[in-house]
Formats: sequence, structure tokens, C-alpha cells
Amino acid sequence: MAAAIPSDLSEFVMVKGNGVKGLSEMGLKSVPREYIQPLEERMMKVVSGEFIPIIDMANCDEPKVQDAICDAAQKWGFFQIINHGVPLHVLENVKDATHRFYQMPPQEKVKFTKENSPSNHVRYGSSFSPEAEKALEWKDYLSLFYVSDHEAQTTWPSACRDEALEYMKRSEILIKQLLNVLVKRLNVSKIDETNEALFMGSKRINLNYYPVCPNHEETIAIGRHSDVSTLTILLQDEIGGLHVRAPNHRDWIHVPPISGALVINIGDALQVMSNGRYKSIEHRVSANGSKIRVSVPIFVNPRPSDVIGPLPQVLASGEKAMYRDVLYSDYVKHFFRKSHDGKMTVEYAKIHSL
Ligand SMILES: COc1cc(/C=C/C(=O)SCCNC(=O)CCNC(=O)[C@H](O)C(C)(C)COP(=O)(O)OP(=O)(O)OC[C@H]2O[C@@H](n3cnc4c(N)ncnc43)[C@H](O)[C@@H]2OP(=O)(O)O)ccc1O
Ligand SMILES: O=C(O)CCC(=O)C(=O)O
Ligand SMILES: [Fe+2]
Repeated sequence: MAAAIPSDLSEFVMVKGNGVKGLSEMGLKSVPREYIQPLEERMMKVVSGEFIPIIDMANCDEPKVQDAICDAAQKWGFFQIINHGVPLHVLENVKDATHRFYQMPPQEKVKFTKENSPSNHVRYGSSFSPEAEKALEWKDYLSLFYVSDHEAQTTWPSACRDEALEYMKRSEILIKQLLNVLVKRLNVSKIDETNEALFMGSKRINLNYYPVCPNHEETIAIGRHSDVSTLTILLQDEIGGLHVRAPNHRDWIHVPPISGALVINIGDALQVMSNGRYKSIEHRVSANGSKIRVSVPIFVNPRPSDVIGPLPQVLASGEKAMYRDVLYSDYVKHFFRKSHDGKMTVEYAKIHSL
């Protein structure tokens, strides 16, 4: 016999720390009504035979590789990379560590919810913005904002701390390589001490956990959104489920898992700084009826105290600014306080001419 849905859902999921994982493990016949998405969010036309570009980074000094990166960032906002230099064991270890964190009992995980966490920079949570959302999402997350090694050592959960830090550290060269290539097309000669903080002054790593879902077609794991980062480096496992908006703005394209590859996407901050040249593309994750999935994005961001706006180097030729200057932490708070709403976050910074 299937178990009954807990009468107080937020008490069970968040206050007690069970997460959506706890709901999934009850063997429910269908998800609680709070997780049922409106029809328009469930209907998505996934096109087959179309793929985001796959770029081999082995020779990333070559102009044709650099062009491929910039072209992909302009047209697709998303691409996969292989031979990226981040050791495969580092990627495997951080996926294992993600499973290890979620395997802990709820009494351990609950120590990291917003209410209990030892630091505002460490947060275990479930649906994105439960107060604001029409329907909840079928995923749990652990979000770790990097400030210093010392803070991470003392506040990040030991089940995944070392592996998350290692993944972040070993991705540093790749992040700089990608940004150097991308900013060159924006007439910024290189990433150096004068501009590094603006492009990559803060990092957040999320450990996402997507439990098995009974009536998975009626809900969603992550709703339509664009990231607010400069760049996101996403590690996904072999299950699949990530979809990105096609360049025709109508259809969706699946991002097939490729062993050892990383998915790169442009975030809103780089869209704003490039005055719209690079695109932060809407994406979503579907729930799975038979398999658990994990993913580990590193969000590379400006510092919260930075002001983001179109770069002077981009506007130098007389191009009109499409975005105003905004304080990055205000932008991120705006994103976190509302439900996922596709590409709407960037409207916050858009200049609407009269
Ligand atoms: C979680 O599910 C997600 C997440 C995403 C994320 C996509 C990204 O691109 S993340 C990259 C974001 N950039 C940064 O984190 C760097 C800059 N950081 C900051 O500016 C600040 O750390 C801050 C995020 C603005 C937090 O500011 P602070 O004033 O110190 O803190 P609060 O007052 O606690 O937070 C404000 C507001 O945001 C909510 N919030 C904070 N952190 C998180 C988090 N990790 N996850 C979810 N929500 C968060 C917090 O609850 C506050 O809201 P209230 O309503 O409670 O006031 C993509 C897809 C996903 O599904
Ligand atoms: O899990 C994925 O494939 C994507 C996750 C994502 O979009 C996010 O965490 O912002
Ligand atoms: Fe995302």
C-alpha cells in the first residue's frame, strides 16, 4: 500500500530536513498537489536531431577553437566541452560526494537549512522559492558560497567539503581560459588584476539532487530560468534531463550527458556586460520516473558589491546601452526572491526606451 502524503508538507520537507528525497522514498503513487505544475509549464516541444555545440578544448589557443567558443556563446548560450583539463577523478569524486551528502539522515542535513546553518553561505534547501512559486520543484540542493578556504573548512558539510573545494580549485584554469577567450571578442584584452573580480570575483557551487518521481510528467525538477552568473560550469551525471531553449525561442533541446564533459552556459551578468552579445539561455530540468540524478554547477559571478552594466569597451563604437548599471547583489536578490520565470530576471536591468 502506498504511504499517505504528510499533512504538513513544509514541516516534513524542510523543518525536519527530509527534503523531496524523503517524499520520494515514501513510495507515493503521485506527487503532492503542491508539486503539480500548470499545464503550460509541462508542455514542451523537444526537438530531436538538434544539439548544442561540443567543443574540444585540447587546442584552445587556436583561433578556430576560440571562434567556436564565442560563436556558441552568441548563438546558443550553451555548449559542452571535452578535454577541458579538469581531471576526471575530481569530477567523479564530487558526484560521489553529492550522493554521500544526501545519504545522510535528515537530522544531519537539517543542520544546514536557512534557519539552522552555521553560515549564511551554506544552505540546504528544497524548492526554489516556496513562498513565490505556483508549484514546487522536485529537487533538493546544497548551495555553498565560497569566501575563503578557512570558512569552507569550518562551515561546509564534511561529507562533501573537500571534493567540492577540489572541483572548484581544479576548474580555475579552465574558467580563466574561457573568460579570456570570451572577453577578447568584447574588446577587453585579457582578464587581469584590474578586471578579474568583475568577471569571476565570487563563486557558488550547488550540489543538486533530483529524486525519483512517481508521476514525473506532471511536475518539474527545475523550472525555466537563466542563471544569474557570468558563466556556469555544469557537471551532470549520466541520467540526462537538462533542456535548453532552442535559438527559435520556441522548442527545447536536450543536453545529452557525455562522459567526462562539462556543460558551459552564459549567465545574465555576462549578457548584461556584453550588452546582449552573449546570451544567457533559458533552461529547465525534467523529473525522472525511475532514476536519481545529480548535477553540480559552479556559478562564476561578479562580487556581490560590483556594479554590472554594459562594458565601456563594448559601447566604445557608439552602440546604445541595452541595460542600466545595477548592483550585482541587488540583481541576485531579485532572482532569488521570485519564482523561476524564464528569461524575466534580466528585465530588471533592461532599459526600456519610451
Ligand atoms: C537554489 O536553486 C537554484 C539556484 C540557481 C542559481 C543560479 C545562479 O546563477 S547562482 C549565482 C548567484 N550569485 C551569487 O551567489 C553571487 C553573489 N551573491 C550575493 O550577492 C549574495 O550572496 C546573495 C545571494 C544576494 C545573498 O545575499 P544576503 O543579503 O547575504 O543573503 P540573504 O538575505 O540571506 O538572501 C537574500 C535572498 O536570497 C535568498 N537566497 C540566498 N541564497 C540563496 C540560495 N543559495 N538559494 C536560494 N535562495 C537563496 C534568501 O532566501 C533571501 O530571500 P528571502 O526571501 O528569504 O529574503 C538556479 C536554479 C535553481 O533552482
Ligand atoms: O541539473 C542541471 O542539469 C541544471 C541545473 C541548473 O540549471 C542550475 O542549478 O541552475
Ligand atoms: Fe541553471
